[in-house]
Amino acid sequence: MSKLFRAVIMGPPGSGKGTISERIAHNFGLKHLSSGDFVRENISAKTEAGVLAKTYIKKGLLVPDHVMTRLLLPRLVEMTKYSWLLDGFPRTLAQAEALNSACDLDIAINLNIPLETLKERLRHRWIHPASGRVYNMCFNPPRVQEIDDITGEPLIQQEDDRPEALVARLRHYKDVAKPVIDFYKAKGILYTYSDTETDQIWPNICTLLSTRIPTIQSDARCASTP
Ligand SMILES: Nc1ccn([C@@H]2O[C@H](COP(=O)(O)OP(=O)(O)OP(=O)(O)O)[C@@H](O)[C@H]2O)c(=O)n1
Ligand SMILES: Nc1nc2c(ncn2[C@@H]2O[C@H](COP(=O)(O)OP(=O)(O)O)[C@@H](O)[C@H]2O)c(=O)[nH]1
Repeated sequence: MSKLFRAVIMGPPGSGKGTISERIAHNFGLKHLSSGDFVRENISAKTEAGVLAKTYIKKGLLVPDHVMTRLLLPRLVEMTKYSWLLDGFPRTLAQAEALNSACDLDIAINLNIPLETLKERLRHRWIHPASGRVYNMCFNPPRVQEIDDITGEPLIQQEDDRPEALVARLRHYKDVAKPVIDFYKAKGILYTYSDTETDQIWPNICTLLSTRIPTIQSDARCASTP
């Protein structure tokens, strides 16, 4: 069996983590593990960690490290046979350290996108709340305006995607992400990508992964559309 591959993807809200993760999962056959989706599933299933997490999210706060870790690490244990890409976790140094004790990462992808670009993207972000599917009215619009392509259900815009809320979210992101970025830099596994367009970043990530996941050969996989 080929070696399993483990990666995390980091970046501020709107930096394209979800979009790029979908492309990586599709092109390289990794499991895309979204911590936001895990949180939402636990909230719906009313697990102990989910009930606790909800009290923080309702107030617009980050879920505390011990709750996030309790929620995430058991899911990774279920994934020991698979290669995966973790999106949205770790957000803090404590989460990065907990993950480090649970498994060895091959790479950490860090998306560095200008503030104006983030604001513009999130202004146009619409999501399907039940599945977490993400659209952008300019970049990847749904077939029918404000309607999910798969279920036909209505799309919504998140309160905290408003430009006024975004500045505070970004400031907070920078503060907590800096030590995580330094942690992965010190381990020699950090790959940072800076651009205003996902389609410019994607071929570079694809090239990196093609050299690191030897079972995948074709350059054709690096096309922008999944
Ligand atoms: N490591 C994490 C991951 C998620 N969350 C909580 O779960 C919510 C949903 O996570 P996600 O879908 O990643 O949402 P956003 O913060 O909206 O992320 P982004 O805009 O970057 O996609 C977050 O707002 C946060 O309250 C958290 O506290 N810690
Ligand atoms: N205009 C534009 N929008 C993009 C680009 N890449 C992603 N998006 C959109 O920007 C928003 C944020 O992307 P998302 O993947 O949700 O970012 P995340 O918050 O980091 O997970 C979504 O509405 C995407 O469809 C891009 O290169 N250009």
